[in-house]
Amino acid sequence: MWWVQQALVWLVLGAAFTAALNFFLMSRGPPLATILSHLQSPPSSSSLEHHSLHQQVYLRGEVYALRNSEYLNWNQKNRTGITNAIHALYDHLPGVKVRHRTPSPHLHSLIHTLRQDITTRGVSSDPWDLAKKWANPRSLVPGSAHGLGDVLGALATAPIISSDVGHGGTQLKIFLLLKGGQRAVFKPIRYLREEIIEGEIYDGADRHNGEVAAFHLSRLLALPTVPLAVGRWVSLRKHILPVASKELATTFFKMEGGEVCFYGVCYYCNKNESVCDNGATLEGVVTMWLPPHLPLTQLHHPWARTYIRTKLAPWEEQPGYCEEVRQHVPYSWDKSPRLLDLMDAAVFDYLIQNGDRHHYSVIAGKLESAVILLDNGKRLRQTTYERLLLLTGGGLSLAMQELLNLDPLAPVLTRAHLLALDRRLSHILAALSSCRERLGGWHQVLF
Ligand SMILES: Nc1ncnc2c1ncn2[C@@H]1O[C@H](COP(=O)(O)OP(=O)(O)OP(=O)(O)O)[C@@H](O)[C@H]1O
Ligand SMILES: [Mn+2]
Repeated sequence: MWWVQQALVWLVLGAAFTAALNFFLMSRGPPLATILSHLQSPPSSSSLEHHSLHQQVYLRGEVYALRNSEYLNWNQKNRTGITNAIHALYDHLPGVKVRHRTPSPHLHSLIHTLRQDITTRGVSSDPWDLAKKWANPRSLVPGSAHGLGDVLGALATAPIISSDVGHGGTQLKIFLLLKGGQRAVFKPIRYLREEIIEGEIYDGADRHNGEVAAFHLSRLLALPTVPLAVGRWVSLRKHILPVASKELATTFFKMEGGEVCFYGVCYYCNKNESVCDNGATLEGVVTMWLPPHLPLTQLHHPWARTYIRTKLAPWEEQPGYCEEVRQHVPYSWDKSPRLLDLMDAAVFDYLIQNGDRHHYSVIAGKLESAVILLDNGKRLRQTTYERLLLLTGGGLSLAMQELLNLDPLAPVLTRAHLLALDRRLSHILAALSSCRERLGGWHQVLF
């Protein structure tokens, strides 16, 4: 079937992306010179002109060819499932960079529309109800989201009625009930914007600003399955503690300097990992909870990493892995969008460098459900590809900056992170370009 064939192509591509994610943090970054000598296509000089911070972000960004050869040394095993795809990507990278040098003439109208949804206020007198009506198993926010400003504004300012420990997941978070009955989750700041976490891709706590950036990126990519997220300062002493459940309240304590701290209840929660305010407020992200008519369930991701350095995942070893996967529901279901949704998610995850999607979330009981992109502190369709093209030539970083400037926590991302988005985009396009060459035309690659 034609769609299966095309979905297959995307799976191969997705495997390459996932593999890339798996690799680049399997070891500490080697010296820049070593990396450059391994790359068939050195990064543009402009991306190396920035100071060392930029270089570090670069090193952790997308240097997966080198990781591939290191992997062979560690494991004495070839990643036969994806090695060719990685090499082909690098062959196509220089051409892609030349082809997509300047931003699209349509970029500004897209930015304008997306910004206007946020800056226009007073559209809805019941923002919670508006957001609830928007949400369905395939989309949480419509492409034209008139009233989004009211919803984000409400998330950022609505009085907190009660607070409780967060359940689910392993990280520190607070459940909030906001005035008007809306549920939300608060994840506090854990790192400064510039801070770089050493180690594996899944090391370190979630980054609150990542959740804000992921929400805006999802709108830019027209992948509207990221829950609404907005930056917010809260007063632990005035707004969280007085309305806290007993379980949460017992994890609060005061420092000698007067700062209020808490450590919550979760797998990684303990007093040594406390978060403290600055004496008055604490920065964080408020993420809107999905409405009750969209209960989530988690599925194992067929292209998950192994999390064991010396153990290869099946997609790394078997070139025919995707054929195997699509024998099974939900990947086999005729006209199921799930494979394509996973491809879109792979592009999204590669852009935000989330290498930790070992499971993915969907709406329970809905085979047609989109992949709900939760937990973003760390597809491909013709339409997604076109959207990527619209964001080339520096357009992605520009658009993200324009949108993130509207958040209370602006600047949400550093310049280095913004530039990294542009670089990763060209790598995605190079991977697509190599698929087109291998398969003999775009009609074999895009769905
Ligand atoms: N906005 C949301 N709406 C509904 N359910 C949610 C939402 N955010 C999270 N959840 C549920 O809570 C679970 C944990 O959330 P999340 O993944 O953000 O936590 P985490 O502690 O960062 O997890 P991890 O340990 O994987 O990093 C999710 O798997 C999902 O079931
Ligand atoms: Mn997480």
